Amino acid sequence: MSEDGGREGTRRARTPLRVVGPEQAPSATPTPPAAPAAPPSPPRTSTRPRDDAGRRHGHRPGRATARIPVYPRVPTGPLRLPSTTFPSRRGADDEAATTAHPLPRLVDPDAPTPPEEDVDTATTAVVATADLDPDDGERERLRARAEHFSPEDEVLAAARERAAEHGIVPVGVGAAAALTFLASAGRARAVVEIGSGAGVGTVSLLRGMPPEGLLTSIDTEVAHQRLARLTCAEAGYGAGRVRMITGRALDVLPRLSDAAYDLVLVDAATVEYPRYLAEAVRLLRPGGVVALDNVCWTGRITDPARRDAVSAALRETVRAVRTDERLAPLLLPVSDGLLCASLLG
Ligand SMILES: C[S@@+](CC[C@H](N)C(=O)[O-])C[C@H]1O[C@@H](n2cnc3c(N)ncnc32)[C@H](O)[C@@H]1O
Repeated sequence: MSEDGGREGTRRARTPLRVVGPEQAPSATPTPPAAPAAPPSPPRTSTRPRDDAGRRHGHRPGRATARIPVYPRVPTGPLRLPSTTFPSRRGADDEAATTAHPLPRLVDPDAPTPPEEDVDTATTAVVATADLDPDDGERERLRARAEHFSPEDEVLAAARERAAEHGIVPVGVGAAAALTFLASAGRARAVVEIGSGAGVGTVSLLRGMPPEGLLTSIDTEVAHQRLARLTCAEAGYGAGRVRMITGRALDVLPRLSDAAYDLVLVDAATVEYPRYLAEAVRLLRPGGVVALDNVCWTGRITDPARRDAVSAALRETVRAVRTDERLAPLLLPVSDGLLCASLLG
């Protein structure tokens, strides 16, 4: 399995894609031949330093007609949390899977702000936790309660089982609740999901969206989108609510309309996260929100010894969100870290 847990999609969409916007009727299959791309909107400017775009996660290449690939089950690491446990979101070959804290720790509000030019130190200040005070245990307990504060139903439980059977790592329980909340609070009518997976994120988003809302979900794997559709159907959402587009996110996203979406969930190839972020910001209308799942990657981005592509992409993403003056950033310490940002203006 790949460095980032076998979640990278390497297969390209074989059907040409057309320019698509949330106002258009959904299609349950790859789209017909392309219309000319919409002219790019003028670039938004920032006076503060920004990072270059980057990338993420992996999945195996496959064909549209291939069987659903079976991956090793995701291991659950030992936990230090006193009262409850969470499934790990890492891939089976991730050596960090054996470490003792599969969840990112809470931010120390008293931590000094590090120099911005030091990416690792800056990132560490965001998610790090070193030397927390004696109330550390209480914070961890709060965190554990928050993770399961909104219990899940059988639909999502069944989707999680299917995800495990097929080696897909769905959004965590706390992140799923946060997505429903964000979609509802923002009355998100037009939503993009990067990484359909088994549909846990898809249904969590749909549950917060108004009835007329349309969710566009992108994944390289037809087999995964089949699972996501099943999860949607079991939750009562028909094809009219979800437009599944099969293809590489970085091929599909440029064909979606500028400033036309209320919410973008990023949960696909980790190494592509910085580029997903740039695309998401382009897609959002003012006030819209981007949510990037797994940004803490179980603590590895705070470990300066980790110099791999996934860790580097995540650090770059966190830094980009923090330093982009167009964005109001928020790191939610749920699941494996849900990094959110709303587009100002
Ligand atoms: C972590 S899973 C998504 C889980 C999903 N959000 C859920 O909650 O069930 C990542 C998904 O991204 C897909 N993927 C990986 N690389 C991709 C890429 N470059 N473009 C689009 N999808 C990709 C994988 O096939 C996989 O289904």
